[in-house]
Amino acid sequence: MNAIPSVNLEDFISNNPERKSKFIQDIGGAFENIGFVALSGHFLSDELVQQLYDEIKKFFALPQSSKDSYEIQGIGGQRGYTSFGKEHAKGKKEGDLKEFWHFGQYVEENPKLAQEYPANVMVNELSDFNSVGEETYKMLEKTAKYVLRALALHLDLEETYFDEWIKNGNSILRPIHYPPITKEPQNAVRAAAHGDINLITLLMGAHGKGLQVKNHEGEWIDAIAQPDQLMINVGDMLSRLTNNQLKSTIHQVVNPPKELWGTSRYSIPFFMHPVSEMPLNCLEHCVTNENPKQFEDISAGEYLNERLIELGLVKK
Ligand SMILES: O=C(O)CCC(=O)C(=O)O
Ligand SMILES: [Fe+2]
Repeated sequence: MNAIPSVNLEDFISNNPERKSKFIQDIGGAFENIGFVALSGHFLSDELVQQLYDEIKKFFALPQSSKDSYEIQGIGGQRGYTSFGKEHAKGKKEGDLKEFWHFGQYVEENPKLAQEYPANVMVNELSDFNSVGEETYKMLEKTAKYVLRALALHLDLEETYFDEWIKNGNSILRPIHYPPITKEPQNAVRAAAHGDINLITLLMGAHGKGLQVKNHEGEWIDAIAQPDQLMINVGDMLSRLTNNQLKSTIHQVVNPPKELWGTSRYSIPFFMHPVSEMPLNCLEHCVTNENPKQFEDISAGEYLNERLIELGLVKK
């Protein structure tokens, strides 16, 4: 496969059974194959997207000392600011050429979880940054909930199978800034090849060149979305749960050609996580003679912690 298929979430939400089942078939097929899909008909308005870009550009343009004041020790970069070069892909020593911010869950009606998650960090310099981040988080979470409902049906589960696990889930909205490149990067890229940790990722900002996806032939193909589309991909948690029926595909963000070194890239992934108690044990009907069980039983919380250590964000 050399292109990323497109789907429209309005088909799933429509009360038209043919449109709904075609959506399920298309997204299920894409995720069993290339692991990526470009999705329109989501819940983000153009205005909200523009506001978020304006806010994050202003944030990353603040003096380094202001940004550093939002880098909180001891929480594995799970909220607030993570400085340039800190995160590296699994097995790689060079840090990625990026800095980023994390908005986390806005817990409702669950004091225990509100205690367990680190608090969101509030930016003082920008009056709209915090509220625009929160609104975007909620709209992406809502979009992801419907995508997971479609996948539940594709997997012959109850449509609402994931709902209880993602309510107040440990999801993260990560605006990323890849700054202009000023000198020849020694072996470092904007984002080295990796698979995402979580259930699914919804990515804003894949509209120019940069993001590449590895297909089954081992070739890197460009993943470019239309302005109204989010790029959505399967993460390792969903791949484990489905015994690799749904594919978490390796992807990367390459450095631009030298004439474009002077330009920043901004992208905004939303990593949809369940609550930590969700078991990621392979679903029974995904384990067959042809596809024997490939993964050990583990909970989402334990798995996340293992992976954050590999990324250099959490110390052992
Ligand atoms: O910047 C991008 O387009 C993708 C970033 C990404 O893959 C990630 O942060 O996991
Ligand atoms: Fe990724």
